[in-house]
Amino acid sequence: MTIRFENVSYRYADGKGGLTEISFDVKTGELLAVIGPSGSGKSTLLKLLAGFMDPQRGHIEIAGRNMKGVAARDRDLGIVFQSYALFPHMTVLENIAYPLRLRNIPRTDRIERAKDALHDVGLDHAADRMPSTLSGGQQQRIALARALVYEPKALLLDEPLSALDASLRGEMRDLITHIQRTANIATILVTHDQEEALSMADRVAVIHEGQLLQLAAPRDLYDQPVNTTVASFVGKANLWQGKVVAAGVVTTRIGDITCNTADWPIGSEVTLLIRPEVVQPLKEAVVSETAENEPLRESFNHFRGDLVRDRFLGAVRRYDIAVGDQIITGETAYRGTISGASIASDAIRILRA
Ligand SMILES: Nc1ncnc2c1ncn2[C@@H]1O[C@H](COP(=O)(O)OP(=O)(O)OP(=O)(O)O)[C@@H](O)[C@H]1O
Repeated sequence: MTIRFENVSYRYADGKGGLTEISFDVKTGELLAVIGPSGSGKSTLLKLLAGFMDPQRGHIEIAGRNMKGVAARDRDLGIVFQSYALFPHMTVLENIAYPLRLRNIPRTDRIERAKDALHDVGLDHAADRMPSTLSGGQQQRIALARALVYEPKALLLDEPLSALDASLRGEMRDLITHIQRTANIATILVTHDQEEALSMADRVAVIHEGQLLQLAAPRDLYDQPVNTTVASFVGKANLWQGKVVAAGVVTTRIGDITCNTADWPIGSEVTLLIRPEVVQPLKEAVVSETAENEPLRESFNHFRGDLVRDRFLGAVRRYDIAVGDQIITGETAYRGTISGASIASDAIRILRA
């Protein structure tokens, strides 16, 4: 294990914010994303790891070494900040070589290694440029090269893409994960952007009010969130309160829903989690045809309702169907008239109420 948090707690002087009993490991070569709403404790976790402050309880290890009392500069961490933090008066190559200079690496050696690092981020041609003459994406690549040039034990990425525009962000996500994998380095990515976390990380830690709610692979986090807080923070979610009234049946405000209740005894108060992409639009033709002819398949739950909101998002359309006072949000590529929603029983997840 390269980064380890063991029962780490930190409380700020006013006794309010901080972190409570946080434990996790990040393996060599693994990328762990830490996500959570504003004020959840992400920066606090980062400051503890980087050595800007020490935990009051528990301990932090990097490459098997207890970090208690170890100064930030001696922690062997490469750090990339949202703001790039490049030195404006140094050329790109001097910027990248700087951590090697601090470590007294001979000049020819450090130029060689800085050039290699520059090559790895695809910017060989920019060696003699000043940072201010480069785009945001290019500056962030330089910051990444500088963070990795001295082969640190671990890499810390603090909101590395927030300052970039959306079109560049996707490209940079791929580049960062590629470089991180090639370097085979334990990495923590702190971000408020859940899509960034899901797409880049091997595992994702969700923190909320200073507590670690769940740590799981992106798909497991999305498909099996431990509670409604995680479900609504990671991706979009329809969350309905209900009660298991029979095997395979949960009663809700808008009637009985069929779903897999296998692990839930009759009488359990539950929350149903229905992701928008599993909500299928009920098309006008299907509704009338079905009403007159064959019954709809039982493995689906069908709701007729009014289309009350419709947003065109390009590849998909996000729509809200009102069924009584319950809103069902769905996503579809279908562009015709929608007169209701249809949800497969096996696409519904059950969470604790
Ligand atoms: N220096 C400080 N003194 C007192 N409380 C603080 C201090 N810094 C942060 N806090 C509190 O600790 C909690 C966690 O803050 P933190 O900055 O770690 O959250 P965050 O998840 O990084 O938020 P954001 O995404 O907005 O940066 C918050 O309640 C915050 O108000």
